Amino acid sequence: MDRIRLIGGNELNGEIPISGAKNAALPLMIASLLSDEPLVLQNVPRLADVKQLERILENHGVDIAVHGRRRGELDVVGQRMTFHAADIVDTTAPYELVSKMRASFWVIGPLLARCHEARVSLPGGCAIGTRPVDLFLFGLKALGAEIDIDDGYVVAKAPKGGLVGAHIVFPKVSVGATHTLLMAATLARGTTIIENAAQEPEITNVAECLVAMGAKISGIGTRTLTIEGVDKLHGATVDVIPDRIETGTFAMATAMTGGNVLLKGARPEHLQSALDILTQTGVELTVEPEGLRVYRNGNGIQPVNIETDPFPGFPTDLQAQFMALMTMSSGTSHIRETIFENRYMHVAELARFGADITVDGQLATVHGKPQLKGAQVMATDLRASVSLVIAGLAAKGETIVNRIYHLDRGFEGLEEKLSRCGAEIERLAG
Ligand SMILES: CC(=O)N[C@H]1[C@@H](OP(=O)(O)OP(=O)(O)OC[C@H]2O[C@@H](n3ccc(=O)[nH]c3=O)[C@H](O)[C@@H]2O)O[C@H](CO)[C@@H](O)[C@@H]1O
Ligand SMILES: C=C(OP(=O)(O)O)C(=O)O
Repeated sequence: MDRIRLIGGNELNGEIPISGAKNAALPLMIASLLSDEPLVLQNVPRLADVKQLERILENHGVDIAVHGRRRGELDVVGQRMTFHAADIVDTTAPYELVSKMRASFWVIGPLLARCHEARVSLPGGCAIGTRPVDLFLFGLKALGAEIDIDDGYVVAKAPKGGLVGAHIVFPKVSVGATHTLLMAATLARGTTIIENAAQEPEITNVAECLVAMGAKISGIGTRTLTIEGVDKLHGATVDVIPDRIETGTFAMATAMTGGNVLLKGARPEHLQSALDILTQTGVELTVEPEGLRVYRNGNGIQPVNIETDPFPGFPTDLQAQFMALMTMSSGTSHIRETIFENRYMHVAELARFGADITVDGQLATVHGKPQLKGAQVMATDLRASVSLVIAGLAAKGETIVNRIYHLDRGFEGLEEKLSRCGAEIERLAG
């Protein structure tokens, strides 16, 4: 199994191109199931999760083509890809494929809307909590679907004539359930209103893609989405938005090591709450025409308290990275994780660097230290893994990060991007 070796202590200086967002690319790819015409996506990141979803979509009969791939050329990150679901040949999404990745479950929405039936294995994904699918089932039932759980599969059938528009009030904000119901409602008969919808920029990216495909959606970017069902969607060409989590991760890495990095193509408005917090830690952020500049001179890192929340709040997907930063702050910071009940698996690993962190339920207390020391660590989920890389970049001496396949799920060209900015980082094969 590949590992990453780092020698910490170097500042980061230079430019990092921000890749297309994993969490937007995946639902956009799934949206291709809604139409028998091609959907062209630009700026799709080269990631293990994208590859895995390609396998799932191909199993349903989607033809996939990659144009203009230029491996290794980081100035041209991302790929232009066509997804053509002329015929859906299979409405089952099997366990072997779906169990590896949470977002693959979301195919249930388009399959049900277009084919009136779907059989989808219960999902996998990062092990950060129980991650039930009750909100999806609640929403799909409201659209008239009959749902059974059989042998680990959700078996869903639309009423005769297809799904029917409904008024859905989610009791809790869910990104995945919002994506799924939004896609399903585009082909339902009549009007669907989704209240307490997630407002993440990735939802907006998907909603705008659906509109480009002929869907009728209003309230995009707000808590209430209204969808007038149409008979058919057509092809479109859509850009994947830049990855706000990758942006925040590199911003925190630069805050940790010191230095001056331009995050090219970043969209600051997609992570304003995290940027506000970073500013409070003592980092200078400047919005430039080409992206976001992050600068920290020799000043210390100020401790700041955060609480994770749905967008526009502080993203849970940046909590581990922020915790890594706080391990070297000049005081005590409190972090409250409110989205996932088991997203502190990096705490024990950060302790191997000498970090002083205690956890009590949702609350983590981080007592900052002037210096971390390199260590052998093991990543347990995607963002936890990258928090260990960040800690290793600033720690004294050698760090080995094991089990890095998690990183390949969500960070395109991580080692290249960091080493171009002066980090001593390499992948050890085997
Ligand atoms: C591929 C992708 O985009 N993944 C993101 C997505 O995950 P995902 O879509 O899985 O996250 P959700 O927003 O659905 O989860 C939020 C909370 O709702 C709960 N819940 C969700 C669905 C449900 O049916 N019942 C239920 O109780 C979850 O367990 C969790 O506690 O949003 C999360 C929250 O921003 C991010 O951390 C993930 O990176
Ligand atoms: C939790 C994540 O992914 P997933 O929902 O696919 O597990 C993530 O992107 O941080």
